Amino acid sequence: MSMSIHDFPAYRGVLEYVCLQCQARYPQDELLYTCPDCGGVFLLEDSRQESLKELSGAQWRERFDARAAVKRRALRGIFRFYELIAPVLDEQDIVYLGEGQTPIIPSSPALNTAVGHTVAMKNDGQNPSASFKDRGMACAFSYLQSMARANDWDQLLTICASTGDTSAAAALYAAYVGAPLTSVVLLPAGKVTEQQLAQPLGSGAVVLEVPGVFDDCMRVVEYLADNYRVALLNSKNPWRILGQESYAYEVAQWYDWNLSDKALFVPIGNAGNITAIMSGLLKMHDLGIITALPQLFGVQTAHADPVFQYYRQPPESRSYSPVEVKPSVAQAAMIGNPVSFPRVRTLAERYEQVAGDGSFQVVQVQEQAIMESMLLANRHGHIACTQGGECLAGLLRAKEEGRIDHKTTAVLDATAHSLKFIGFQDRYFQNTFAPEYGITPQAQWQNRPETVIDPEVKNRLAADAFAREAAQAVVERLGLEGKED
Ligand SMILES: N[C@@H](CCOP(=O)(O)O)C(=O)O
Repeated sequence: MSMSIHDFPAYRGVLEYVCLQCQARYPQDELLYTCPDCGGVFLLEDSRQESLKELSGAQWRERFDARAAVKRRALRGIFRFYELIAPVLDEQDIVYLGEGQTPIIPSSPALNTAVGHTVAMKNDGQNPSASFKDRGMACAFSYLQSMARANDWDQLLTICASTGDTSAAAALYAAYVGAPLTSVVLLPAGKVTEQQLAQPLGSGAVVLEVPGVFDDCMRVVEYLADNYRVALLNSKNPWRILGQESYAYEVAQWYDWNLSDKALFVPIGNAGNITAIMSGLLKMHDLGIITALPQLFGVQTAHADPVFQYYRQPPESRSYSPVEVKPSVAQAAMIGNPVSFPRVRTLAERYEQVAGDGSFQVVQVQEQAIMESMLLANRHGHIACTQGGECLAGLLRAKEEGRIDHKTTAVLDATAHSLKFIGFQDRYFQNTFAPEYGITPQAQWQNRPETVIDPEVKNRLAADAFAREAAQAVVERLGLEGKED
């Protein structure tokens, strides 16, 4: 019987963990995070990927476009691109909570004018736990579910370190999948927003707080993953990377597979997302699905900028050092030693080989610019979080430095929903930032609620009189004119 586009894909690949340091390869049927030989990080590669070239780029594009209409649950989200992501999973193991297929919203003409560039935002805050991490978790949990089924495990503890988005996503997916998977998250005490702390608590995860910053938590979970039987859910886990490649596939599909006139901006924290996006773009290019790679910009705050510091050095003498982080409104990216740095280095080299020098760059932005870029975007109808603001600030910086072609459309990664980071907006409006942030609120961005009528006055008035008096106060405040007869 011939296959229809509505069927679950027949192709099965052979995924292998490939160590980026010593090139050792390991089969996919083990939970591995660091190379047992040399401690390097992994990417997962499909050793049958060449066989995907039996279809032309045009045929793949056609297939993925047709699949957009498919109602099959497992193919509605990131696994629309099944053959490119994890073509070893069975349909029954695929976890789908509505992740992926997030919209790209072109900016209003007013915002384009204010920025001096054509801008669009991909709203990854519209994922189920309100950040891009859900893309990675959908893949990682599908894999874990397949492993638990194949091995008949009766218990598996998942663990992650987090600045707040990863933990929210991990806890949500674990709560959905249920036994044998349970969720434990390690958070830097006091350095996760109220909303993000509420997320894993609400999903029923065990929430453990550690003094210090994210990097301290990461060291603890890396130790646990190396020495105990736990499933690490940070992006060090290469299954997360595969899931997050879907971002690149979706951007390409949104623009009809033509990215020649696009520049993508992505914040860099633990560097998993920029890794995934680069890897996804390279994969599509290798298969002829896209014929031109876009310019790719990583963005880092000056308060946590180890990747920027690496790339600002001359290519022949670059050396990498972790940095000590300072408080940042881009709190999700407040990371001094990104676990995926070696992946970035490897993939950026490949990227530049294909797309030319300068096709991958990292820009550095200031805290003040991040805050005000977020406010600017949101005042024009976006739902950008501080990391989305960081991307817009990155575009402004790239323009100032003459690094971007003015004819491109800048596609900014709005990584999480603005409401997760709304406390930073409050601090800006109320001028309550601690001095270490280095942010001085400017009057033009302020917005505060105004009292219409004193509660005591309201208490003294009958309902009708109150409505008239309050309305009168509104009329005066707004300078309203009455309707003509
Ligand atoms: N910002 C991240 C930091 C961890 O990143 P990951 O992608 O490696 O899990 C978070 O939300 O915790």
